[in-house]
Order: sequence, then structure tokens, then C-alpha cells
Amino acid sequence: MSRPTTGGFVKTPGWLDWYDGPSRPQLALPAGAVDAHCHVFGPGERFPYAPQRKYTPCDASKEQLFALRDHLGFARNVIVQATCHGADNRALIDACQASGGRARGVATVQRSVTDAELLALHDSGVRGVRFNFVKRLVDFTPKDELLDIAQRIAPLGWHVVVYFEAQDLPELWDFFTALPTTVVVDHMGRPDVRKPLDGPEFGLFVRLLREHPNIWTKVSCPERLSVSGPPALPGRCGPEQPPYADVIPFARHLVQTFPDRVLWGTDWPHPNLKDHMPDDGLLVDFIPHIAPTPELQRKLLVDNPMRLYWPEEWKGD
Ligand SMILES: O=C(O)/C=C(\CC(=O)C(=O)O)C(=O)O
Repeated sequence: MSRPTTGGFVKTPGWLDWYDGPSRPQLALPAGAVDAHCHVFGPGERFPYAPQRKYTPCDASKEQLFALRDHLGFARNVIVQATCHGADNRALIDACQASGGRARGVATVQRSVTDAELLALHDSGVRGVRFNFVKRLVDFTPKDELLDIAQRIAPLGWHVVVYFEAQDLPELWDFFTALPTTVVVDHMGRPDVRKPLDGPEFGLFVRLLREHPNIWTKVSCPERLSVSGPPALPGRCGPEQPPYADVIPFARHLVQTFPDRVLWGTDWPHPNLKDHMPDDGLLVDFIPHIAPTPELQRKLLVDNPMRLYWPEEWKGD
């Protein structure tokens, strides 16, 4: 069944809708687990997609996100603004406000955003902004504009989420290390997993976190990075043949090296995947391969996201 995009919008040709009927994870998530990277899209008839977008997704509603949350066993969501909505955060805000305090947001704002608008975003549950450097998703934004935004959101206690391609890290290094907030990197900085774990490319990313204790990373999206597979699909993977096996060493190294600065998310509804759509339940069962102990899983899924997004509620040590 092809999922609709309402409001007169037409899905990008070849668009893959999210996996229908995900399995129940084998992994019993720790109480209070947080899906720390996911999205809501539209519905287009209520929350139009941005004119400058590079893709048009299927609608993916807050109700469907919250149903997935409950199905997988998560307690909370961090909803991240995607480029298809540009700097129009209304769908994100609507979802956060409807969540009963169980969702926080990471918004996209422009330099023209007013202080009153920032405060309204905060009151709706936003706790960060996202800077996207992936060229297939966005046009160039001057770094002085981004730095200005970072300096304006720092007093709110917000952080900056950054999304970039690994080959662009050298050019972005000075900007990232100048940011005055906590910085959270999406999807491990998208490493090329065909290259060696101890090679200079991934070594530069590890050095970034080692030298800058304010920089965190999400160890999510193996389905975007894997070359070898197998896909997280029923019958294609299993306990003896984990999905996305070539990504495991990279993600596990980050979890074991920086256990207090890692986050995980489903990335539902998985925009812009081209060759398959993962079963989200099997994605959750990927977690023990990269966080092999209950303590590491609790840090990854509960302690770290609670410290960052619900510090007023975190009861950790
Ligand atoms: O959803 C993700 O994290 C990854 C995306 C989409 C995205 O980041 C966006 O549109 O903002 C991608 O690689 O196309």
C-alpha cells in the first residue's frame, strides 16, 4: 500500500514508505528509553512541505510516530526537524505539544527568528537547533549566520545538532569546535564503513569527540551506512547474522569509548532510503550489537537523552 501525501503534494518518484507492520523487538528496552532521532512529516494538507525542499515524503503523522513508540517499547521521542519542512516547525511543535511531555524537539531556525519565537519554541518542548550540511538536502548557509543562531540559543540551554558527510569534516572542523553549546552529530558523521575503523577518516571523527567533550554523537542509521548488509528485514538477518554487520564495529567503538555522549534513534520514517526500508523492530534489535551490556544500553537509551532533553526530570547519578 502506498502511503499518501496530502495537500496536493506528490511524493518524490521512487520514494520508499516506512516499513508496514514492524516486528516486536527481542530486546526489552530499559524503562524510560528514548527514541532520540525521529521525524514527523505533514500531513501536507495541514503542515505544507517547504517550497525549497529537495524531496517530498509521504505524510508521517504524530499519531503514527507515537504508535511506533509504544509498539517498540520506547517511553519518549526526540523529534528532529527534517529539511522537507525547512524552517517551518509547525508539525514538530504540534507533535511535541500533543505528546504530554513525552516528546522534545530539535528545530530549524533562520537568523531572522525573534527572541519571542525562540521562547515559544522552548515552551513547546524544543531544546535544540539542527544545522544540515548534507549537500543533497540543503543549499549552502553562511557559517556566520549559523554561529549567530548558536550564540542566540545557547542562553536557552539548547544544543546544536549537525548532519554532514564524513568527507566534509576537515572543512567543518573549525566551525564545529567553535560552537558555544553541546553539539550532537547525526549518524556518526556518516562514516564510509568500507574504510578501516582505525584509519585516518574515522580516526578524525573519534579525535573530534576525544578532544572536545561537548561533542556527542548519535550511533543511529546503520541502514544508511551499510554496504555489506544484510538488511534489517525478516528472513534476511538474525542473531547469528546481525543486520548491517559492517557498521557494528564503528558504532560499538563510539559507544564503548564515549558511553556518556551517545544517543540512538530509529530515524523513523526513514526519509530518502533507496534500496530497502528496515523493520524498526529489527533495528531496535541491532542495539545489543553496538551496546553489548545493560549498563551501556541504559546510558545510550535513558541516561544520556534524559540528561540532554529532560534534565529537570533526570534522576540519574
Ligand atoms: O532523516 C535523517 O536523519 C536523514 C536524512 C533526511 C534529513 O536529515 C532531512 O531531510 O533533514 C537523509 O539522510 O536524507
